[in-house]
Amino acid sequence: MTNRCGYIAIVGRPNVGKSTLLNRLLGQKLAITSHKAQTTRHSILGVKTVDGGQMLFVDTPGIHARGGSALNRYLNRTARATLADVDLVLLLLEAPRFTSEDELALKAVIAAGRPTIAVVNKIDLMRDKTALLPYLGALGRRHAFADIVPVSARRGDQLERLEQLILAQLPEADNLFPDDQLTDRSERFFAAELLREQLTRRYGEELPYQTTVEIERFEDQGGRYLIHALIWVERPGQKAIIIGHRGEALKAAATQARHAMQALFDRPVHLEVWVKVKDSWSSDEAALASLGYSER
Ligand SMILES: Nc1nc2c(ncn2[C@@H]2O[C@H](COP(=O)(O)OP(=O)(O)OP(=O)(O)O)[C@@H](O)[C@H]2O)c(=O)[nH]1
Repeated sequence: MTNRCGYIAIVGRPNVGKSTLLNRLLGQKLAITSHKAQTTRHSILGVKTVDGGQMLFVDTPGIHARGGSALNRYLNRTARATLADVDLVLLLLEAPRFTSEDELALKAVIAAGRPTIAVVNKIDLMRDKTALLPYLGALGRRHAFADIVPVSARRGDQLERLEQLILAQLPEADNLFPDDQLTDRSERFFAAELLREQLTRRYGEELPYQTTVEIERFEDQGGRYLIHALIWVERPGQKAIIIGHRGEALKAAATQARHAMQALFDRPVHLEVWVKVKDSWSSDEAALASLGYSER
């Protein structure tokens, strides 16, 4: 039987469901390893091993960065270089819309010139399924996609079919990773992401995009993880919002993040979180480093 293995980038405008799709495709049981893969061309977010091969989902730098113009981000150079270098692109769209941002994402995809599957997400929201056909037809006229697949990332509809279509587009090759490896990102990276996810959910637009999460300490203490996280904001007012009245807001966010970490790492987690204000001068990387992360 042929084995296939290759790199896949997921692109699409904000909020179209990229993270949901990636999480669904990778499944819930993320057994994270912190070992960096040796010879990969890309920064890998997720590895999915199936009968018949391995799908390597890669990060597309610039495409998820917050802030700035979304339109420019699609066209930035790093993102373009990544797209041009993968084996397959998934262009995520949301039925039945096609916005100007979708148009830009499509342009970036066409410029990259790689085989592309159009994945039409959120079909569960469409009451009138007959409206889907003309939408898919119109998409087919916009570009010669390798396939066009309607899915619901949230409900998992049609994802098995999507997986088969993805695999069929990948080159014949041996698997690059051991079958049980799911990512080359560190647990530290995921700890920061899970906390940032809680902040985004809780504070939404109130949260300035300059807010960053740093993991300053990550220790395995005999099966339990001790994690110290710093949330960096730009102004004291933002610190007050994040902390909330008597610290309730931050406590709630940290508790949720800790539960998510425990589920992901499959072990108890002790999480401590501090919020720190950095002056505008310290947005300069060098200055930030010289500040040190130990004082609080
Ligand atoms: N109804 C429905 N909602 C979905 C589906 N897929 C994703 N969503 C929702 O759409 C919203 C955005 O999903 P994300 O996965 O965060 O989208 P994203 O493209 O990663 O967003 P950015 O990080 O902003 O680029 C979330 O509220 C999801 O729950 C779907 O198939 N059906």
